[in-house]
Amino acid sequence: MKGLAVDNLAVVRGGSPILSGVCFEAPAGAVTGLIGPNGAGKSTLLMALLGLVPAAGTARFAGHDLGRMPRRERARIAAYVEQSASTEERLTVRDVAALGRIPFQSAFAAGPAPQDDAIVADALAQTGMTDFADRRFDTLSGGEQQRVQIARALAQQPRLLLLDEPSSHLDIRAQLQLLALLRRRAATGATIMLAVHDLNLAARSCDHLVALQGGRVVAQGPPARVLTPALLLSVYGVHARLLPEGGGGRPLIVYDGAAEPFASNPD
Ligand SMILES: Nc1ncnc2c1ncn2[C@@H]1O[C@H](COP(=O)(O)OP(=O)(O)OP(=O)(O)O)[C@@H](O)[C@H]1O
Repeated sequence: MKGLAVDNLAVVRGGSPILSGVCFEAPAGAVTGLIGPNGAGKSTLLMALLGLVPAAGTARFAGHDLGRMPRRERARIAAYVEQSASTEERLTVRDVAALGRIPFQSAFAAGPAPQDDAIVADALAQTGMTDFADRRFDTLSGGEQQRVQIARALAQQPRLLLLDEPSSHLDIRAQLQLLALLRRRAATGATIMLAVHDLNLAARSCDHLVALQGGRVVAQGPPARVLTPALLLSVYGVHARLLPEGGGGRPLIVYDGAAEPFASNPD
């Protein structure tokens, strides 16, 4: 099954090239991890895929050029979880999750369709947020807010789900639960792509990795092929060993240290 196909994507911001010649595929029915050091261009890439920043090149999904689709139409097939989304208004958790149903609601309808309530309830249940449904969103902890934003994206029932470091505020159990949830979504045929810093989490949970460095794709493929000591040194500037303990042919990384002190950034 075809998923997301990105061809020659390029972004310039503030007069500087941020992404150049980015080409990769994220297969349908799989979880693809987007990895790379701070500033490599992961967030910019996820936004560029959806036309949220001006970009050259194409990102094709389900017969559409995503960046050139009307926003509402695109939101019916693709959902995006931002790195740190905040809502200004005093919405409840249920209200925030229900924002995911807006692309499907008619401008002439009096309110949400009956099935929307069930879809939102299911999204909250899947992220373990049912008991928080009536709480105000802005009273939640960082990890709880992150789970609600994931619930909002799930409520869109997207065929393409893009997430920017969705586990950055989650405790280890919630991280593993989230990756298991994403794997279940992928098993239904969805295309999932997430930016992720924890390379062992990526190795364990992703089927496919795309590695960015300085705005360019430097490696892509299964975790065992991408996560090599040579790549970890050249891309991240760290000395590391790969152990077979990850299970199922997936590597487990042991870090031996940074090649340079903080002052020198390898990227
Ligand atoms: N509006 C902008 N103007 C100029 N430079 C920008 C702009 N937005 C982002 N950048 C630069 O683009 C580069 C890529 O940023 P981006 O946020 O995509 O990286 P990232 O890989 O997501 O990083 P991190 O892991 O730290 O979240 C960085 O060097 C950043 O400073």
